[in-house]
Amino acid sequence: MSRIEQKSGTANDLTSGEAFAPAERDAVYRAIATRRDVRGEFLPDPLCENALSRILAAAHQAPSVGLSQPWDFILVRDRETRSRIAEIFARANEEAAKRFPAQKQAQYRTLKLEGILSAPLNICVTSDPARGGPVILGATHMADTDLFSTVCAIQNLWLAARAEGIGVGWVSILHEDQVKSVLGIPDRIRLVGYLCLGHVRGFHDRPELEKRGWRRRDDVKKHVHEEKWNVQHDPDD
Ligand SMILES: Cc1cc2c(cc1C)N(C[C@H](O)[C@H](O)[C@H](O)COP(=O)(O)O)c1[nH]c(=O)[nH]c(=O)c1N2
Repeated sequence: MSRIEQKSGTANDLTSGEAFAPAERDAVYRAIATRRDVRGEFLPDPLCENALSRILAAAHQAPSVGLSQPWDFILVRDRETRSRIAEIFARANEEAAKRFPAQKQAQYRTLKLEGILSAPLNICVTSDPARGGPVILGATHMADTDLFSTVCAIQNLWLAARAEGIGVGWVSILHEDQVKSVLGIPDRIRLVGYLCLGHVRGFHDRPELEKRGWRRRDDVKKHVHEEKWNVQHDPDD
């Protein structure tokens, strides 16, 4: 093989560049459109271990800066451990409520924002900024790229779970240091996502926060701009 071929690969290294067949493409878009953040609809039934393996493999196929694969997935099944995390949530949630103005605060308190104990499985997703070595290709000028990579893994997990009929809820109303202490996570490792997973009674047909009048999903056009930043942001929104 010539030096140029080694660098660029040969045509027969490549898989097809054609679009998916319509039904396959529709399935991808369906997973994206019907994925929901699940909080109150979990069933207690344990997850199928094969499905869980597929979901974790999907997460692990995410893109990562310099192929650093900074993520780790801590499977938290033990009820006692989950109770300790639920207590951390309860304290943080009380603090969170107080940050909103009075009227919004009352509405905030009506929202269910976690399924830590009702879901049979929690997954704590961490990110190691040093995973790719002291200098990481692609991370030299943007410090948070390990976090971005780990979020890509979480999104893969979330979509794969939806395709498996498994709900995922992301809980971020937590003190990172307290969760790390419960799960034995070293200081230098970042907590990116604390996820609740389980089978569900059903998926909401649109974001629950929208259904409950907290906030609306924008039209995509509001977020797409030609050539230059052109954001028309309502200051009250
Ligand atoms: C980084 C991050 C952190 C959180 C969330 C999401 C993300 C991306 N979301 C879920 C969020 O509220 C939800 O995605 C939106 O309301 C949109 O709804 P669907 O995901 O489309 O159902 C979330 N939900 C919740 O009930 N408690 C939480 O602490 C969080 N935290």
